[in-house]
Amino acid sequence: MKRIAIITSGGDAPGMNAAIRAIVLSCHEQHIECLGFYHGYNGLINDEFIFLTPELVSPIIQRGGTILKSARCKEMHQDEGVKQVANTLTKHQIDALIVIGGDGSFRGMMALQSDWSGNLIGVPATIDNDIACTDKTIGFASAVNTATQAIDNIRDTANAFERVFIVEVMGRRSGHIAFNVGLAAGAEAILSFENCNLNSLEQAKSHLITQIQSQLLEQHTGFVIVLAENLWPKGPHGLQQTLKDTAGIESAVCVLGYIQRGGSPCPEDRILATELGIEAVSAAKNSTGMMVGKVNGQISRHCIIRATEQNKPVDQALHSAYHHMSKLNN
Ligand SMILES: Nc1ncnc2c1ncn2[C@@H]1O[C@H](COP(=O)(O)OP(=O)(O)OP(=O)(O)O)[C@@H](O)[C@H]1O
Ligand SMILES: O=P(O)(O)OC[C@H]1O[C@](O)(CO)[C@@H](O)[C@@H]1O
Repeated sequence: MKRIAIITSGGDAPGMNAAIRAIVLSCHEQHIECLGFYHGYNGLINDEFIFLTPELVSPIIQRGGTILKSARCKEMHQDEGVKQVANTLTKHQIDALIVIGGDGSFRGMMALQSDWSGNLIGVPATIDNDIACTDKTIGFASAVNTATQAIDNIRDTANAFERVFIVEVMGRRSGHIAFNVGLAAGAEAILSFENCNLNSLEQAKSHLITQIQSQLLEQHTGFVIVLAENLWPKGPHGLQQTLKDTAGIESAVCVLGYIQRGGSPCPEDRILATELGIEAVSAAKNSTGMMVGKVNGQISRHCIIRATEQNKPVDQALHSAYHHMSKLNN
């Protein structure tokens, strides 16, 4: 293997730079050239790249975001876009493409199989942690740390005002962030896809109102609800209105939003990104259609189709701990 290409694609995640660094340094040691294409698949379509050198990547392990930039690329959903990407890879005599991103980015990568014969390797990086075959994705631990710290701050003002707060966290359509952050921040309630759906909204609402009324009355503290994005009709403001209309409960809304994607990666993400970056280079030499992951402490390779098709549920232990704590709070 002489040349690899790297892209970062989809939502950026803390630790993407650490993964780029590990890949480039591993390649350098093995005399493999690295081309970094900018803006996800757009850079491959527009032939926009940089030669990645050890000097360039050595100091980036602690930096959030991605030096290669990231993007979503609608052209990849069309055959023409896929062909353009394949042409660029062929033109530069690339032997393997390493995609650092989420499951959507991996689907895009697999679409290339019909037009390009190089090796395709995925490195899972998304704050959502919604990819199977790895216990954690790069960026998830940092996002959980950031959101937990933010809720710790909200907690102070919530307690001071004895106020109800609805804090919306990211996760697209999965509750890994909501459950981990909710538990770590001692949230009084967690509302996510795993414990609430369209059919059980009424039940969730009544339970929440009872909980809020008894706690505010008896304990004189704040009440923090962690709400998964895309769950409640009309979002956190919809829930705020529901609480007011149904029970006269006033609340404040805080959408943590993109704060969760930014910032320096925590040590856990830097280490995971480094381990997975090294493994990705090794996998790129002799395999294709694989994703690297870490399962039960072991670095491993998995069929990327399996990883993207499989659902990754929130750990049962987190559900149990939350239910246990909810009972103790009431
Ligand atoms: N089915 C698909 N076929 C071809 N390309 C795809 C497909 N799904 C996604 N892609 C490409 O991958 C890009 C990133 O996908 P997506 O927006 O789903 O983010 P992601 O990689 O899942 O990351 P995150 O969930 O963290 O934002 C898309 O903009 C598109 O270019
Ligand atoms: O940056 P965009 O396109 O607004 O995407 C936001 C989405 O990306 C993520 O941050 C990562 O997938 C999700 O949690 C969120 O729903």
